[in-house]
Amino acid sequence: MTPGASLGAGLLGLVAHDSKKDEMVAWALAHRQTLARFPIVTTGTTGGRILDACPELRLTRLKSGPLGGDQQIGALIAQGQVRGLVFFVDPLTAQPHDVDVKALMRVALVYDIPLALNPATAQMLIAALRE
Ligand SMILES: O=C(CO)COP(=O)(O)O
Repeated sequence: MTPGASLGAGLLGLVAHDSKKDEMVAWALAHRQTLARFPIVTTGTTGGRILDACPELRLTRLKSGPLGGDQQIGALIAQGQVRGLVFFVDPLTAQPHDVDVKALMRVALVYDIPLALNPATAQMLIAALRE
């Protein structure tokens, strides 16, 4: 994405830490029909994994999380372009970009974006989006 470019409104953000990427791919595969109804934005590696499994999705990959991708998604939230965020966080591994992870979660809270941090909550979020 070029700086300042708009991806439009109603984006669904999908992000997963490395140890959670298999779970994210499984979740995306299980809900690919619902996900296909929404424009999706992801961090770089997460998006690559999802696209390999579900190439039909309308998905924009931003930078990898440690290289600023979390911040890019946070900026989209601040601009009012994100309808929900599924962020499978690894609570057992230190992240070099922990401040970015915290900032992304914080901005999602500031703007009251539906935020699923684990598969159990993501199930509820996708059920709500299906309606
Ligand atoms: O690090 C991430 C979220 O904090 C995810 O980034 P990647 O999808 O590029 O691995």
